[in-house]
Amino acid sequence: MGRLHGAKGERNPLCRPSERHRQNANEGLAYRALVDRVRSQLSNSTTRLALLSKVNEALELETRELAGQAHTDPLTQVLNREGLRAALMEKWPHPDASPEQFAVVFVDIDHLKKVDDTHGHSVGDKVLCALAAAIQRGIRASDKLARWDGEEFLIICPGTKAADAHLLGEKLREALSYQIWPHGLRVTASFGVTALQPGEVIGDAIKRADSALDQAKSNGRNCVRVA
Ligand SMILES: Nc1nc2c(ncn2[C@@H]2O[C@H](COP(=O)(O)OP(=O)(O)OP(=O)(O)O)[C@@H](O)[C@H]2O)c(=O)[nH]1
Repeated sequence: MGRLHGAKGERNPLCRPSERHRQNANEGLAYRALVDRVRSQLSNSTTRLALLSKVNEALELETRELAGQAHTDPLTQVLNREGLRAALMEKWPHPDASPEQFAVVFVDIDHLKKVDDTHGHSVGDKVLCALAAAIQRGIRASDKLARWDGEEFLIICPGTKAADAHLLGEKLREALSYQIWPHGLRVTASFGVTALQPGEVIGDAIKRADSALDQAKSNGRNCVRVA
């Protein structure tokens, strides 16, 4: 069998026309095989890249969802304490430094125990959800609402003075009286309001709002008290 190529694979100028034709055909086949191989590798790696980018997207989504879940109260879907802490840290990264003026409003459902005992825990849960939704509708987007504890919610209102937070408390209290509650219940809440004083940290204002809430409860409930 005559050789088509020299030692280095070069075309042999001495081969006959029929041999050259076979040589060309072989080269064409080899070239097509090479193109097919590269194309297939390219398409595989493109598929792999697309797949990796989809996996990355899914992981990022899951991470965001998990972070969201860690910051959200599963019942009412408002922030939990950790979510509030994270939101405040984002707004005011140095908790020991006095941040800008803001107000704190504590909201506590009146007699939720009676609702639970009379109508069942699931109705109590619905009341909590309806209250959280009503408050969320009544506050600004820049305000932060969190479920603080059981039947107690906390609102942080940036750039708000005590007098304005008092008005907000009254507006929310009134809104609850128009709310349609599960089982036709009549539900009220008590409010404790304060504003950050110069030199105070957030925790000081939260404690004072809590004691204002105690006053609202001891004054007969369904009212707003400012400290
Ligand atoms: N359904 C339901 N009830 C809850 C939840 N968290 C706390 N509670 C109930 O809320 C009630 C709070 O009781 P109390 O602290 O006596 O307050 P209250 O009955 O609302 O009375 P006042 O706050 O004094 O007006 C308890 O019975 C808790 O079990 C919850 O997630 N779901």
